[in-house]
Amino acid sequence: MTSPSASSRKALSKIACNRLQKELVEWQVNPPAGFKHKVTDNLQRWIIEVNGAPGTLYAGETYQLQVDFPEHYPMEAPQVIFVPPAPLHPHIYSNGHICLDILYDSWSPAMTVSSICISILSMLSSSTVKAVHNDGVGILYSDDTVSERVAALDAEPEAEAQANGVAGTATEESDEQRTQVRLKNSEAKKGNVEESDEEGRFKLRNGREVFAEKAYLVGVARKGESDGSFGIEESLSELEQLADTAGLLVVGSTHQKLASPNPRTYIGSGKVAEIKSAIHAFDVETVIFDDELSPGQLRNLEKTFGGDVRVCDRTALILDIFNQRAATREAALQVSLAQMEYQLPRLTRMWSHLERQAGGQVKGMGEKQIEVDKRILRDQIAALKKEIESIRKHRKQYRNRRFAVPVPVVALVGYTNAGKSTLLNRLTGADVLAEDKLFATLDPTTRRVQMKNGKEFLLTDTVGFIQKLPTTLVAAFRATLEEISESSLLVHVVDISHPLAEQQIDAVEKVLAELDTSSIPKLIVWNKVDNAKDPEKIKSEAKEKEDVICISALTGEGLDDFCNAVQEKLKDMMVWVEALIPFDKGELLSTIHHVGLVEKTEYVENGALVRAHVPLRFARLLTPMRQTCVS
Ligand SMILES: Nc1nc2c(ncn2[C@@H]2O[C@H](COP(=O)(O)OP(=O)(O)OP(=O)(O)O)[C@@H](O)[C@H]2O)c(=O)[nH]1
Ligand SMILES: [Mg+2]
Repeated sequence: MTSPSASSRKALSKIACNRLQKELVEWQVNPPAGFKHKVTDNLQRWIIEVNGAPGTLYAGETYQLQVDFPEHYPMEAPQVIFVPPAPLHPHIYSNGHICLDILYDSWSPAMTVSSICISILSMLSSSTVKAVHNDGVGILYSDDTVSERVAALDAEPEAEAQANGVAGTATEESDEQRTQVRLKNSEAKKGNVEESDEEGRFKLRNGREVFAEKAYLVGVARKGESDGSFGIEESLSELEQLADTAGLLVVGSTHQKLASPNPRTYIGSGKVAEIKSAIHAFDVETVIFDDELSPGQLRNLEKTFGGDVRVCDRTALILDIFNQRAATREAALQVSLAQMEYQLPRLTRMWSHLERQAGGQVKGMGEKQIEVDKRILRDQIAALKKEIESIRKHRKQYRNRRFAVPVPVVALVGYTNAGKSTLLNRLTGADVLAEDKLFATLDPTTRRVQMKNGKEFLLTDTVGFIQKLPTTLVAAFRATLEEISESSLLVHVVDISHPLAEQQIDAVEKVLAELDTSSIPKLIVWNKVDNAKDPEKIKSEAKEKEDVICISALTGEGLDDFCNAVQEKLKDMMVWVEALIPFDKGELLSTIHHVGLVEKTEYVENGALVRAHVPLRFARLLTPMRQTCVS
């Protein structure tokens, strides 16, 4: 017996699979309370364990929630099937499974599986389970196996490649056109191609194995734009790192020199044809452009490359990584906002299936639906902005409270992977994730640094920057980036061992200028000196420069110098006070010792007479006592 929905699930599109894959990672990184992710048998079905909520289910029992996806997901809602443990509850179970359609009422394409599951949880705990099917719809059958569907999914591109008979034609004639088609991991793939190819495509992401899509990279160098910024080779190699971080398998890349991009396809028609043959030769599933494409260019390229090939740009890739990595509610909201704003002008593609189904006859049908979707998206964007705003206010209150204790705040900024989190961890014993991946950190973390001389300051780790950083992302992360613009001192961490350190510095300076931070003092830290080709040369260069400190966050070298330099910089921002602190305000005296630089303390009849440099904000607190000062 076959499930009524099995045939439609077979046709689940690549886009849907991609989205599911992303959601899956998001789910694993940030599971809502009460849910435990159990098995992902393939991209089309998730099984999630829910612990029984008292009152509605048997408390303490573990239930499974299975989410099955229809052909046109995310346009159509998934079926949510509830699998109870034995013994069955007589009221709500049928054949051992139930299907809930209660969520269909509020379905919108932008909903994620996590949000569906969260609504189910709240539904279960509020005893509103009403829409239970026991007529067979959505019920699982024993022969509805996973392997069948996996085979069905993979069959299509293979058949197409064979039909075109173009395998292996892409590498020829490519030199002239500055093409660098290369098969990655070619050593491993020689010989036992089929088997090792498939095996090599499972990658570990956030502790889980995910299937890596084959990606092909495309870059454009603008004629006359070799002004010391990132060269096309370097930019593409960074794009490759981004693709790897996103869990893709890069199989080749190409680039072209153009005076100005083609308005229809961004690249020239010869290059389009060349990429097309590479797609067939390497079974490419995703083509990634190094620059932001217009919605029209995206559509035209997808049409030319064929329905199954996904085309995306650097911005979409970065958004994808952020989406996978967002570990807190605030980061997830900010990423969702950036993604929705990016999607809004690009919605057209999602509805093209409506037109295809109708043989292209009812064009208006898809268009109307696009308008509806755009409205839904705009509403969601507005709601998200509201929620982010409330978090922002909350964060601000928290910052204000922090300011009440006048410990200076030092913000670490810098290019992604420069070593900011490693430095924070080293100085504060924090355990912020630091790894050799781009965008390891999305949320600011603040920790107290206690220096050897008893002084302290707060150190904030922030999201890393990158060249060609999407403006939508900078705008969406404004709430987080406020941490930077409200700090007392910026520490710009540079990976000095990186061959493109100079260019990375420029890219960071560009974003900092956008954030209007020119009035905040800055200290530059050359990190990873242990990794530099000639560490001694780097160190002596740093000595000659003002405001540059050379360190290795990994080995701890130079950290004392770093703390001293921070203290010196902070001192520049302090004011000189002489104040008589009454004996009953003893806590003020110890705060002065913590945050300021005390020159002299003298105990007199009615208090302690202190002469010190203190932060301006704190000096204001001392004003009444300064008036009584006898100097
Ligand atoms: N050799 C060497 N490696 C370092 C040093 N500092 C950091 N690293 C390595 O560089 C990689 C990136 O470090 P992170 O601390 O995650 O960098 P980050 O600036 O926080 O990166 P994002 O959060 O992605 O912006 C990790 O693999 C670190 O171990 C250093 O001083 N020397
Ligand atoms: Mg980090």
